[in-house]
Amino acid sequence: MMPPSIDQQLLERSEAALASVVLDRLDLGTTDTFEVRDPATERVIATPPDHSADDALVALDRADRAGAAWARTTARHRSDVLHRAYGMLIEQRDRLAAVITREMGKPLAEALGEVQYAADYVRWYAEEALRPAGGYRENPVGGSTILTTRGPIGTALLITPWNFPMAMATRKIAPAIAVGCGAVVKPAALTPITTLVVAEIFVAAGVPEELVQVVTTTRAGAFSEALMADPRVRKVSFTGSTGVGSVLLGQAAKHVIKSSMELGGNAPLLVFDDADLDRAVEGAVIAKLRNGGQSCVAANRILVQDGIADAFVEGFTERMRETVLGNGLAEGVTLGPVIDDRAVANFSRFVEDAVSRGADLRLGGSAPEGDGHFFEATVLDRVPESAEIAQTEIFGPVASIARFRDEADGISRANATPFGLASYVFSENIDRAFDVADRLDTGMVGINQGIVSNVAAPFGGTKASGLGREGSSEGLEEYQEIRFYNLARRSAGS
Ligand SMILES: NC(=O)c1ccc[n+]([C@@H]2O[C@H](COP(=O)([O-])OP(=O)(O)OC[C@H]3O[C@@H](n4cnc5c(N)ncnc54)[C@H](O)[C@@H]3O)[C@@H](O)[C@H]2O)c1
Ligand SMILES: N[C@@H](CC=O)C(=O)O
Repeated sequence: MMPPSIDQQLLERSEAALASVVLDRLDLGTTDTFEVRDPATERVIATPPDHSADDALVALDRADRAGAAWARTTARHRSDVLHRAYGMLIEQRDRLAAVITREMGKPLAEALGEVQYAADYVRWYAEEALRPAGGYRENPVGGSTILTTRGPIGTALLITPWNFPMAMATRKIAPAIAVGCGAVVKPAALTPITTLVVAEIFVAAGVPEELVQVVTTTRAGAFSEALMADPRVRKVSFTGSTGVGSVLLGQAAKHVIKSSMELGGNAPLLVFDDADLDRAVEGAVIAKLRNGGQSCVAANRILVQDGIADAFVEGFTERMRETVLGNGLAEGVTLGPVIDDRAVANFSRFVEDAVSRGADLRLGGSAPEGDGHFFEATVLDRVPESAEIAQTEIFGPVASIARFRDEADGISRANATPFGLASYVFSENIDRAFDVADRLDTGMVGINQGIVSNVAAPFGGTKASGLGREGSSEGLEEYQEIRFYNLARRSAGS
């Protein structure tokens, strides 16, 4: 089937959006650059500066100085600036979405969804900035009163992945700004442009010019080695793979830096015999295909109880068949390209390996010919545990389905992974749904729905999926330091 053709007007608008971005916000005169390519066409769409570790240290110096002044502003002022930034992000949603689609590939409608999700973090932290940050308690044996305060921790290093280039940036930048920290942000080299636009909008909303420094670079290792060894960095917040997260944790341990790590996932999605079939199918399609499956909370292992399995696989395969693959700027496309050709090669290998071990290929399984990094929506049923796809984070539009006997079998398979980010349970029996959710070793559980992401919820995982939480009030505390005052009292207590 011919792929849907690109909307010329949208293409022109996205070209104009890309052309409007100031690529060198650090303005250090660096002449090295690198290429950013559109994953749908493989054409170069921007050449930002490839900053060195020394450049990054200049950025750190600026953010640190600006942070010291920002920390002295009132919470009301920081909140007002963030509220203004929210309004401007929404006003510029079309420009932001066009840039996201061009550099990351997701269909424009999903990119617009990411803009709203990302802006919601800014609004949320505009509100959280005003919440009480202290505490009061009496010494239990009398003689003193303990007052606690929470202040900004200091300059933060924020490192983000390519899959949600806007939301992963605002989920870190907004709480840092809300509590009074400066920040150096390093976006993924595959998708650095969105973060530059976000930084520009923040400045226009009243964030001091130097407070949030965006460092574009391909030299990630040298960047983090230099910054993590600098005593001005008091916080590191990283979203990305567990491998890189553990390197950063090693650097953080050496210099005792407070760390938040949002790392890889391997989410099980359990469908019990007593699930509502339509709800389970719909939830599984969303949990699998949101962001083209390139999400840390994507349903990685779909585990279905024997009694409902055939009907579920039938319904799920039919819904996956409705997916329209193509350039995210084309009308009607629901599945864009994946990020690069390494991802395409991985999916082809997963499918071949699973089929060679006895899995049943129900849909897709191939990469279409031509430009761009595309892979079909794919369904594999009866995937054995020995298959590579059953053990690894897929990060793409390939669904891996296996079957289980009973509750104990389902839970034990679900927990048989070093990761613990998200999981999903589908059952109309509320007792069972909660009992199973309690026994799943993950930081987040979707019950009868395929979405866990929400700005008001503490996003994060257990085990190799990371440390700390983002979003919600917990996400603010990640950028704060607690201090207490022990106030002597005359009375020894009553
Ligand atoms: N838990 C979450 O919230 C969450 C969210 C999104 C993605 N992820 C995970 O991220 C992974 C996919 O993203 P990715 O491929 O961009 O991950 P990645 O770890 O390769 O890259 C993430 C970021 O780290 C940078 N980086 C790479 N090496 C570095 C180093 N030595 N020092 C400092 N920074 C370095 C990259 O340039 C990028 O900015 C998946 O495992 C996914 O599950 C997790
Ligand atoms: N999907 C996550 C980010 C991880 O990929 C989210 O929704 O925030």
